[in-house]
Amino acid sequence: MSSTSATWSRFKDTLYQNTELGLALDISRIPFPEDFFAKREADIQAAFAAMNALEKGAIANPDEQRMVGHYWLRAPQLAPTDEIREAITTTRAKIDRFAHDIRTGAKTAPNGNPFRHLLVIGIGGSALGPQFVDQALSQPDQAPMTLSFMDNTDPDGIEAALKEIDAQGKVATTLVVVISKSGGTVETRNAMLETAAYFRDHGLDYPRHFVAVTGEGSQLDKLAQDEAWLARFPMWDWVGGRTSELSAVGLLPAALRGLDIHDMLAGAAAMDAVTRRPVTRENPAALLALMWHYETNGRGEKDMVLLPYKDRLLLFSRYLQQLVMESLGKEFDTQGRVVNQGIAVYGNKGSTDQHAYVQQLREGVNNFFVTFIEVLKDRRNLLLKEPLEVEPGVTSGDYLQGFYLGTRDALSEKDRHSISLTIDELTPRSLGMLIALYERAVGLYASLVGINAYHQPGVEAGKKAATGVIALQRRLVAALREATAPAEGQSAETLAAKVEGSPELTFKVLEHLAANGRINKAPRTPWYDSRYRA
Ligand SMILES: O=P(O)(O)OC[C@H]1O[C@](O)(CO)[C@@H](O)[C@@H]1O
Repeated sequence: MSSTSATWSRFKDTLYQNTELGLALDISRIPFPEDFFAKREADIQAAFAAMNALEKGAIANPDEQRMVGHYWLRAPQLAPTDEIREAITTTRAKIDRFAHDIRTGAKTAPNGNPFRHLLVIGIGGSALGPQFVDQALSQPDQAPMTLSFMDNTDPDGIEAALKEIDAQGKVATTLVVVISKSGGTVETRNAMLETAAYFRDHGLDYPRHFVAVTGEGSQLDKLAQDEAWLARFPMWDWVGGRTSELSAVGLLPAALRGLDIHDMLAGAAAMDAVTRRPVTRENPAALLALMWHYETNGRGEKDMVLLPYKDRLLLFSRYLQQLVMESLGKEFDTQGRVVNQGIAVYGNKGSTDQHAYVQQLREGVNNFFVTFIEVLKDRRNLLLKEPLEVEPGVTSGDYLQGFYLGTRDALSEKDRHSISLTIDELTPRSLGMLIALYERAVGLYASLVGINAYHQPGVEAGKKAATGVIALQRRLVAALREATAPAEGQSAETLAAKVEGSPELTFKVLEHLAANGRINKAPRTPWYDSRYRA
């Protein structure tokens, strides 16, 4: 099905458009049958009702006995208690004041110069939102604060970020924002500790450069308090990491960079007002959730491919990957039945992907549906003296749109389904709208398939196992240092038996320690028969 009079007529019949929001949702290339909405109406009404209860402060995350309040962040007047309302508004005011003071130089680095670089340390929901928003909204010359991120415990990554700051000669004027809701995430702690050590090596009083965004009373909060860090901003238990972009997690870095956080909040609030309405055909979040349900059969049978035709939205798919997959990827439904739910999300940007995986999308396994994001306004600035026509009457932006429409048709011809989301332009307001739209679509979809979107029990298993590996390493190093340890070294199997660890994990840990010069290794063939000593 490429563009024909039949597709035009379906386009007109199914189009959602909102002039005030500057947004349109085209679901005409999802071949749902005529009675689809009628059949799903009771379910979506139940989802609206659950969302309504959630917004009123119900315990929407029963496992953790928590309210779910990211919608209040942009409409504090809707928060269920005075205390929450007050917390949101005072934090926003504090962010405004702090960002203003830093940006104007009213608050300086300890050397008396204005802060000129911002390093954000966090992971998952405490990094993806700030990264996504900054890439979408900042200008390459976003003066006066440059920005970098650390979002892992990879020593190479940590060093790369520190070297970049060093290369710019900005260590003494770097402000470090450490973000962790729980305040105990090891990757974040490690990056923070390495950064603090780096500041100390430079003779700098690091607490006067460091700011914490974290839950009150968390390990990070206590540390920041004990060491008298420059500032502390709260994270609340009723905001989930993956829906925290419009809390201090996202607002503080954005404000420090000079992005318009109030427009972002206003965009999200406007989208919330529209998507709160329990009228399916007039609710773009409900339409999205229902399209996902149709495409995946309510069981994640197809993947969601995000194709924004806008370089600045490159990180949208990574941001949505966490939002969608951590929310929907669940073993059990709310009744405790095994359902193994989820929708896999991946993507990058068009038309770059035309030259990468679109080949498979058109001709390979048909196990996905695409969401195209179209931005009507081509550019924010004009660097050239005159707008350029790359061919008579044609601009680069015309080509970008041509590739979007061409790819959509090429996929439709081969029965590859797609949704198109069109926004007038990419601004703080429209970005806030996109964030709010997807947050609600995920919540509604979770209700449709009967799962809790607001917990993430699955991520704990890997964290616990990692702690076990570190404990095994400690036992191994102790065993290697024993006075009775044979001088010629010991095999992984022998050591595993001594420390009561799995031979495979023991072998992997020993190899890592040896590769980093922390123990000695006498190589043997086969590899796993090598001998290790302290
Ligand atoms: O903000 P925190 O507590 O450091 O957590 C970071 C991320 O880790 C997770 O808990 C998953 O491991 C995410 O849900 C969260 O966004």
